[in-house]
Amino acid sequence: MAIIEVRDLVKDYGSMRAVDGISFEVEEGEIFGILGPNGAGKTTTVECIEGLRSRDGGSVRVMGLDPERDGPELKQVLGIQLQESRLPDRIRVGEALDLYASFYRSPANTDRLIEKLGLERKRKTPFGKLSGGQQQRLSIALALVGNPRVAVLDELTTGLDPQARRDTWDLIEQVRNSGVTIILVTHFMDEAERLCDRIAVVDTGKIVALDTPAGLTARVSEEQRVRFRPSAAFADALLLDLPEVARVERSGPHVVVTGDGNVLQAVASVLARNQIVAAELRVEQVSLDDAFVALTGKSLEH
Ligand SMILES: Nc1ncnc2c1ncn2[C@@H]1O[C@H](COP(=O)(O)OP(=O)(O)OP(=O)(O)O)[C@@H](O)[C@H]1O
Repeated sequence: MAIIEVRDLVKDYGSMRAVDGISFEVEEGEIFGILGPNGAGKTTTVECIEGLRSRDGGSVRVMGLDPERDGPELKQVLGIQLQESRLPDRIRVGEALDLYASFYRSPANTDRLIEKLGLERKRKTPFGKLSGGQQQRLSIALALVGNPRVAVLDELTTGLDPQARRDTWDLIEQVRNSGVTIILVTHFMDEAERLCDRIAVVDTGKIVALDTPAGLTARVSEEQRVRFRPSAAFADALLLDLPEVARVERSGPHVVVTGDGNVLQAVASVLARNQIVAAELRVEQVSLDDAFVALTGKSLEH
């Protein structure tokens, strides 16, 4: 059953259309990813779901509630982890949780939440003295303190070290296993691949693909990528003229050729005909990263 329904959502900032007709449904119990480069419209989309921004077109329903009309009701079922949420430096972990808990009709047991998030020994620690990972865990705890049915997590692991990121991922899986539906906004491919049941790939205010991580990769898995170091210079057109070849990129001394069919054989034979030796020749696997580049023409690296 869909717990969130977004139809033809539009949001303008002045003359700039930040969200341009986005539609999707989130099923109860899933982790739904919204993945895209900076400025794609991800945060604006979730802010319209959260009722933090008014939309300029389309409709949004969360458990049948309209965020613009039913704000107070929505707040009782929706947990929000804001991007870079900052608390006053001197507020203690326990105080912050008790304060947030007071906003809800049936809040979670804060002791159990503190334990679940591994913050037992930090209850009396001021926010300003927590590590980045601990601050992040507290912000997740604050998103969960109202016992929400849906949690929206924006840029969950930005700025965390690799271990803290993995711990946070484990935590999010536990949250989902406890029955909370999660919308996860991210521009990290590995995070989306690891956590999400389905991913909406967003670019310039539109969804360019919506599928499981495996489904997204499969879209481009017909593609093959061949990487080599040529023994002599040559023009890209030599390879682009081959029907099997879609793209030719240069990466330092290496040439990376992407295409379908038997790219390897086609490239090798045209190079041989031109007396070029392909050293360090490798055929590479397609990843979600590649799927993203194929779908948007952009890399998520920035
Ligand atoms: N309050 C605002 N006023 C004007 N323009 C805005 C405002 N908020 C966002 N924008 C613009 O709208 C576009 C979409 O921004 P949004 O924050 O939704 O993207 P995003 O995909 O979440 O990016 P990021 O990963 O950087 O958070 C961007 O071009 C951004 O500059």
